[in-house]
Amino acid sequence: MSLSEATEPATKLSEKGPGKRPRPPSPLSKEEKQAKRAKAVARATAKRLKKQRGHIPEACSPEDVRWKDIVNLLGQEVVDNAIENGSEFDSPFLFKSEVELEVKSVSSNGEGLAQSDEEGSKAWVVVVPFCLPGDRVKCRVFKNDRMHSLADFIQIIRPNPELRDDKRVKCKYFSKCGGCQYQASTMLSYEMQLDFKRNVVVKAYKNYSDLPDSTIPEIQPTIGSPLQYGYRTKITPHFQAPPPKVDRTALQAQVESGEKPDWLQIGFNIQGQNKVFDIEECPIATPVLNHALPEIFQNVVKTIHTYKRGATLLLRESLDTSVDPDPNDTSKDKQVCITNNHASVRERVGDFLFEYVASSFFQNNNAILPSLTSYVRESIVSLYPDPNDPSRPTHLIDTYCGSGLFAITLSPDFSTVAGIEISADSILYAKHNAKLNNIAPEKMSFRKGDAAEIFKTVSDFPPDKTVMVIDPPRKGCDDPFIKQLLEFRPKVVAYVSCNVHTQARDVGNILRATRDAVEGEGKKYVLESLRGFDLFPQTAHVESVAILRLV
Ligand SMILES: C[S@@+](CC[C@H](N)C(=O)[O-])C[C@H]1O[C@@H](n2cnc3c(N)ncnc32)[C@H](O)[C@@H]1O
Repeated sequence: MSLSEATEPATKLSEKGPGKRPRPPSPLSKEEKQAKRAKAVARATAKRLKKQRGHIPEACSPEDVRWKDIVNLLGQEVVDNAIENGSEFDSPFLFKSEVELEVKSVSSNGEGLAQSDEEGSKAWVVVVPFCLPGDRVKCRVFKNDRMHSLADFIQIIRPNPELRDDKRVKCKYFSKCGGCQYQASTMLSYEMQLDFKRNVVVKAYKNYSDLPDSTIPEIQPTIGSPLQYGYRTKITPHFQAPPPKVDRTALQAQVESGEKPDWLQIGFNIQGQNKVFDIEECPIATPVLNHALPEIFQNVVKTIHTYKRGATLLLRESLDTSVDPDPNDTSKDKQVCITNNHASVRERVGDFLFEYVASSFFQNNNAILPSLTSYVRESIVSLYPDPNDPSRPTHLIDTYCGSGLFAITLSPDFSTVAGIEISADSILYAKHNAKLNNIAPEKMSFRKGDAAEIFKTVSDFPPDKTVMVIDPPRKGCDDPFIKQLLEFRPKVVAYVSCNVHTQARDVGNILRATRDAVEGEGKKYVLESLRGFDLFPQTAHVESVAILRLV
């Protein structure tokens, strides 16, 4: 039932109802009435515009990414018309109404975009998690927004047999847990997940780079993870503190006897809610972490009476750091689970060893790291296949370097390497990792600071012999960084990103700046290649690698 259908009869009844007195004649003249009406229209328009402005999502945010997919599905003209006539917030669905819809596509965030197939229904999209194109889904609307509603998944009424195979679902919390943003994909064959993610890269460059199609290379197939389950080397389950009215002494007696209070849930958030539910396992986490979960959770139960606030647990898989590392011998490797935020974690990436403090950043899928780092390395080297080519880059700058992942794994191909990173802990470990991997101190230097500060310290790096790796957090690079990169002009830029939308924006800015500046003379950046890596199978995330070259 549409909102207007639901409200119209009520309005008519009250207007025509028995006992309704005729209105006294208005003391206002015709002109005054017109002016009053015009004012009311202006007020309503201002209110609507304020509401609209309040609904404009931040560029590149998940809401903005979803909005672009919604516009694409509805058609720009339909959206423009609705905005023009002010009907873009008039949802055909009541709050909490349960509806059955056809899923038309999947957004880059991994949610199904569904529509009503009823004849004459309003052009409107309902965003539903856990479903796939071609499914008929039942859902409950919980929020109405511009030209779309958000809904909770209830059930699949009619699956699309070509895409859905529920036997593939390995997680018993699937369709409840919000931990994986792209859980719909657990039902897809893995190749199809990779294809979905390639399409996310395609759409990101179309929507956010502002580059002509001719400057964007064919996006290569997404490289899959060797492990599609059991790959996550870090998980962070959480729990809430005891409710305020709980008798702590009674609680202590209860939990010390090993009994878990009913209100205590330790796990992840329910999809779309700020509410934790209990988990016994997480199939995308490594077996070592899953093995450690029961004891860690039991410790929380036994000490829950001591907590004033809720908390987040950290579980990281690590090589046993009580044993001296041997870079060349993996036979004595033993994996353990680390839960102390301040402890050192150790991992192998190909032939290299890395250590870092447990609470700091490190990529969470160890299985795919050798192919990711090799790909970045080979993409750069293959631009200069002749080792004697005098124009071959010799210097490497790793910006946002963390504990040195790219600086160290790419170092065999460069004579001089510098890295910069904002986290003091990560920089300490990057220096330590250079030693751990026997890299000569005069070859490699790391400094703590904002990424843009690197340009102050690399004045001796010849720009036309320098490769710059950029691997920023999700928000991408800031303007001062891009400005200085454009002044420095490294010969090659390898931009690695966990947010392909901000990457597309930044790459677009870099390419356009040099294209507009040279207009026929001088050098400009070109996008040599673009490819996604599936660091997070079963989720909507895709890591994207863009290689840029100054030509
Ligand atoms: C996506 S991680 C990449 C780290 C590293 N490249 C890796 O793969 O292990 C981004 C890193 O940027 C760092 N970071 C965030 N803002 C920064 C800034 N303004 N300048 C330098 N580093 C920053 C974070 O601490 C984090 O280590």
